[in-house]
Amino acid sequence: MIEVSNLKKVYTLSKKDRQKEKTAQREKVAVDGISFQAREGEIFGLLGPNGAGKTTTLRCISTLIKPTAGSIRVEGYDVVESGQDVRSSLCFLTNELKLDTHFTPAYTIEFFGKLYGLDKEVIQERKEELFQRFGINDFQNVAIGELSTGMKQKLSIAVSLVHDPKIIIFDEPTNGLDIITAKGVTDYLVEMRNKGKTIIISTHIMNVAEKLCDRVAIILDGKIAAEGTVASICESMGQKDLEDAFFQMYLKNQEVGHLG
Ligand SMILES: Nc1ncnc2c1ncn2[C@@H]1O[C@H](COP(=O)(O)OP(=O)(O)OP(=O)(O)O)[C@@H](O)[C@H]1O
Repeated sequence: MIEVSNLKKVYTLSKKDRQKEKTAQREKVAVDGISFQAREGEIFGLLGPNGAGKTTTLRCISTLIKPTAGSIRVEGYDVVESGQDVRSSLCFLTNELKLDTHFTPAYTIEFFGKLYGLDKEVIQERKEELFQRFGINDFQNVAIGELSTGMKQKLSIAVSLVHDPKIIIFDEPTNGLDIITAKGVTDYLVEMRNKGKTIIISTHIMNVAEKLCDRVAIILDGKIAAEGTVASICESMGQKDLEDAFFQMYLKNQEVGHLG
C-alpha cells in the first residue's frame, strides 16, 4: 500500500535551470499538494503531459528525492523516517538503470541480488525466472557493452526486480521499448498485479492507461485534476474514451489558469 498525503515538491532552480526554462523564478513548484492511495492488487496510473509532476511524485515515493511538504507511507513506512525499509520493499524502474558495460547480464543480476542480501539459491531462482520471462538467456554471458538498447532495457527491468519487491514503481513502462518487449512488460505487470503486488506506473499514453490501470489520477500542473477508474473519469467528463476526457480536462485547466 502506498499512501501519498498532500505531497508538495519545490525545486530550487540554478542559474542554468533558469536560463533553460527561460524564467527569472528561483523555485519551481513541481508537485503541489497531491494525495492518493495505491492499494495491493491494483495497477495505479499517474497520467499527465510532460512536466506535470509524475516523475517527481514517483521519485519522492522511491526515496530518491525528499518531499518539500506532505507525507508518504509505503507499506506503513514513512519515506523520510524509514527510507531503508521503504527501499527494500519497492523497486523503481525507469528503463535507464546505468549498467556497467564490462559485466555480463548474469554477473550483474547476481551482483544486485547480493546487494539486496539475498541467498545464493534465491538469486539463482530469481535469475532463471526473470531471464526466462524477459528473454535474456541467449545473451546472459555477453558483455553489456555489446548489447542492443532493447536488450539493455530488458536487463534493467530484470535486475530491478531481483528482490521480488511488494511494490513496483515504473516510470513510463513502455517508453522506448519495441512492441514485443512492451507487451512482455505490460503482461508481466498484470501478472504481478494478480499476485497481489502494488503497482504504480506513470504514463502519458492514454492507451496504456486504459488497458493496464485499475485506477488513475490525472495530474496537470502538479495537481490532481481527476482520480478514479478510467470508466468513471470518462463518465464524469461525458466522453467515450480517456483521450477525449483528458483533453477536455486539459482545456478546462488551461481556461482556469488563464482566468486565474
Ligand atoms: N531536478 C529538477 N530541478 C528543477 N526542476 C525540475 C527538476 N526535475 C523536474 N523539474 C521540473 O519539475 C516539473 C515536473 O517535472 P517531472 O519530471 O516530475 O514531470 P513529468 O510529469 O514526469 O514529465 P515528463 O513526462 O516530461 O517526465 C517540470 O517543470 C520540470 O522541468
